[in-house]
Amino acid sequence: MSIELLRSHGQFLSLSRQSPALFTAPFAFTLDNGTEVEISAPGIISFTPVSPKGKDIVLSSGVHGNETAPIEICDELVQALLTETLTASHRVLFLFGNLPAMDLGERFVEENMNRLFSGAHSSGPGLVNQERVRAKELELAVGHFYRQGEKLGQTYRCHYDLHTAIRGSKNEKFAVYPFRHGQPWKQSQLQFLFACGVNTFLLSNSPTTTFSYFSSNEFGADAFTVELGKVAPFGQNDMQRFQQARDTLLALISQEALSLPEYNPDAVLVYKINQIINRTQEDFRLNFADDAPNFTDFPKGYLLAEETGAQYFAEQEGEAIVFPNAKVALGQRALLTVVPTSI
Ligand SMILES: O=C(O)CCC(=O)N[C@@H](CCC(=O)O)C(=O)O
Ligand SMILES: [Zn+2]
Repeated sequence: MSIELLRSHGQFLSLSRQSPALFTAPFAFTLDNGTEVEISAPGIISFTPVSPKGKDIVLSSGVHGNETAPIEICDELVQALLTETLTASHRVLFLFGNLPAMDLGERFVEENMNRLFSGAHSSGPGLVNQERVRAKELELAVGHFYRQGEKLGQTYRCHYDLHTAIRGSKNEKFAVYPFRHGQPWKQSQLQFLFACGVNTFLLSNSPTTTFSYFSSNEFGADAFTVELGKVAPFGQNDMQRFQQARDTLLALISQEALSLPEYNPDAVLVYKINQIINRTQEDFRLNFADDAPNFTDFPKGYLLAEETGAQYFAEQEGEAIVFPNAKVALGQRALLTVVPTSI
């Protein structure tokens, strides 16, 4: 691998996608500013400054291959760090999740990677496809990064798993706060994400096999699935709409102490998950328009979805839909319903 090529152009993501064989053996090198760069596999790169200032930050993107805007943001940040136009104050690990799915412009190749964490990759049929192998590799990379940080005396862990949604959304930017097993929801995290442009939060009420729940549950990280907008092909995102998120992530990495706008609870919407509706039959169908945006709400008693043997109704007045997808694999989540709450 020509380290000079990486340092001069910063093309880590494109090399990872085009020539993954370059990165099959882990390697490390040091930038002129003293930052240690570690590459453990294609699409997995970390930066450790000379005197890291306490935060161990994980930024993942492309866990779904067609959710391109977050990939483009992270690619730009990695390029800036490699070419030293940006210097990290904190340790940061970038994970570009599903590289083959990015090449196809698809959500996944064989299986939804964001249902394969917390060991789900190895259950059932085991490591039978590249998504399962990769989910395990990503878990190991997160564990290695946080454990190394602990040895360096790092005191704080966070993980923002960056996505874009399939549908439009009444609240364009929103985040899923993974189940915290009774620990308090952190207002400081809502404040940080609000600075990224996220004004809507879904509080999870149960463990899941998503990436953000994995880092939260196994490493005590402040972790979120962050939906920054709507899916679009590479090069077709209106990056203006992502500017606030990009600038805030850049500040998180580079500023020793981040100064955030004051938290205004009146400016955020908080929902709790009311129903998790799984598709169990081939004939599962949703009873609302294909283009109904996320957070469309329905009257109590409205039939939201049905399949042989089951009908699913809005249980509360104003119950709203999130992530509806009738085409998920059997047994997987086809719809979340949410109702307003507060923290
Ligand atoms: O828009 C959609 O239907 C899916 C967008 C997406 O990928 N969302 C994540 C949310 C994960 C979570 O609940 O934390 C997913 O479905 O994996
Ligand atoms: Zn996604």
